[in-house]
Amino acid sequence: MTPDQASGLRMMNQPNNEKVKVIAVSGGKGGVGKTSVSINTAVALAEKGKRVLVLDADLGLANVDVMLGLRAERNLSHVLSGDAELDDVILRGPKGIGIIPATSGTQAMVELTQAQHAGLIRAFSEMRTQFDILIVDTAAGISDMVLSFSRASQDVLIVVCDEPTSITDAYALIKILSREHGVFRFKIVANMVRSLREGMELFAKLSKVTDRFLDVALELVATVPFDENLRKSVRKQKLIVEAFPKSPAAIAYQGLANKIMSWPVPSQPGGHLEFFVERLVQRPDYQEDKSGE
Ligand SMILES: Nc1ncnc2c1ncn2[C@@H]1O[C@H](COP(=O)(O)OP(=O)(O)OP(=O)(O)O)[C@@H](O)[C@H]1O
Repeated sequence: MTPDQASGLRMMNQPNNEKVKVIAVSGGKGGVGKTSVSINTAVALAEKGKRVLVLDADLGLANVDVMLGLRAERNLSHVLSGDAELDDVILRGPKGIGIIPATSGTQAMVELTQAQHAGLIRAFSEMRTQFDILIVDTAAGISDMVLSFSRASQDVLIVVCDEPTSITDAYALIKILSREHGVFRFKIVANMVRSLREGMELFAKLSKVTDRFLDVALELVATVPFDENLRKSVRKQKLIVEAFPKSPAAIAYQGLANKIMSWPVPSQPGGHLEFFVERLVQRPDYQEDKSGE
């Protein structure tokens, strides 16, 4: 570990009452509703008084800022290159949620230089006093970035919908996270379902296959109905929780926000944020360094 990295980690290890929860939203398959879940739940949490930061790690598409009609001049890559402070790239969304646009620069996170790693650690360490919850909206697929964001998070939400490829892709993601990355607990969001029953059936389909082949624990944490108002609100570049707060999907996002608030607060000082950043920037050479400590 370089002196810069060590000082970044020391900053994070200072006593602090802030306990930041870090939640990754993944799904395996594209288009299952990860961004909708991330951003609507973030705003629902903000409405309940939480300070929420969303990391848009859905590379290339920059979904979150497009969905909100925000224009990102700079993104996480500028922070990593030292051309901007994290504070400068954070966009402000509805109800004051913060959004970090992360485009191509983040794609190479595993190949960052040591100085960039140090910058990232320092940047995130500053965030812990400003936010209570970090939601990481990951990309589709099972790229290294999706895996590293998921394994670094405290809770992993997997969004699925009733399509065979959604179940198989979610299964593939759960399999690789459990077998190769030590993640064994998954919180499932059944999205675009026609009824609560359909949501439970979808969960049962996924559980059946994971129970058979994997040693993991799945929990159904939300059933989000298919809701036309979601598309209508996207067209207006508004969020459904704002534009149609009483519609079925909005109520489901609000319910998920309530659940998230009931999940245990991380016990370590600074909450899960420091663990998140440490794991995110971990490379084999750094792991060797740590084992010698
Ligand atoms: N519950 C829902 N009811 C109706 N439409 C939905 C629902 N959830 C998501 N959608 C729609 O599905 C589309 C894909 O949603 P979204 O962009 O959130 O998915 P994603 O998983 O983030 O996609 P990608 O993998 O491309 O980033 C959007 O048009 C969105 O409005």
